[in-house]
Amino acid sequence: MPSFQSLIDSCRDDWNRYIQHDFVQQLGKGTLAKSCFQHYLKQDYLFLIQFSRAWGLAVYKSHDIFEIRQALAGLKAIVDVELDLHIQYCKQWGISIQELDNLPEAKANIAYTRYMLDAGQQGDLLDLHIALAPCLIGYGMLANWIQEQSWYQAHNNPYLSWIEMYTGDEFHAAMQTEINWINQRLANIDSQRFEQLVKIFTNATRLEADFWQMGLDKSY
Ligand SMILES: Cc1ncc(C[n+]2csc(CCO)c2C)c(N)n1
Repeated sequence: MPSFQSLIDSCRDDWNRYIQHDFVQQLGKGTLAKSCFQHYLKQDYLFLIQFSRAWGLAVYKSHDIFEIRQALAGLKAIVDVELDLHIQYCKQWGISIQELDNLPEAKANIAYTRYMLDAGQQGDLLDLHIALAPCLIGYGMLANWIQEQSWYQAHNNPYLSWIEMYTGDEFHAAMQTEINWINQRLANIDSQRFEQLVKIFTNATRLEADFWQMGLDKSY
């Protein structure tokens, strides 16, 4: 029976290129250049705005009131809580709201977010959740991976709070809810459908790796 883990196993190399990206390793070592992290944070503000549209699409793609409530909770979490937290966090890194609201969108950001939205528009709610999964679940996995490494540097690491946000209990509970949701839906599909989902999952994973690279290159 396919599971969320089978999706990862189907694109192991791409998954590792995302989870173990240089950007991630430099975060864990505390050696990442501040300007790269700032570039990443700024683009992530624009990413979160597009991500909230994806939850809006999930509301639209829902079949019943239970699915609508679940998608609406995702949308509200981003719009009412996470965007504000991100703005506060950016402030601590010297980035103002005025700057955030006047940013050009980097190509890697456009590619990833519009791909997610397109996968959801073409497909059904499961396709959309699979396109969002590297984002919703991958960050928790990569933060855990960082903490398991011998080179992990917690002491005096300027990125410690960022890492710990994604290893925290609250985030892991949300991540597990998403894994359970996906596993339930994957239990009822045939191998042809699974292969369609592998394509979406692999593409979204590759686009996540490109997002890290955009941070390292400070590219637009
Ligand atoms: C490029 C990029 N990918 C993934 C995340 C992580 N993330 C974004 S929204 C969300 C769920 C919370 O509603 C999570 C875990 C990010 N910030 N930026």
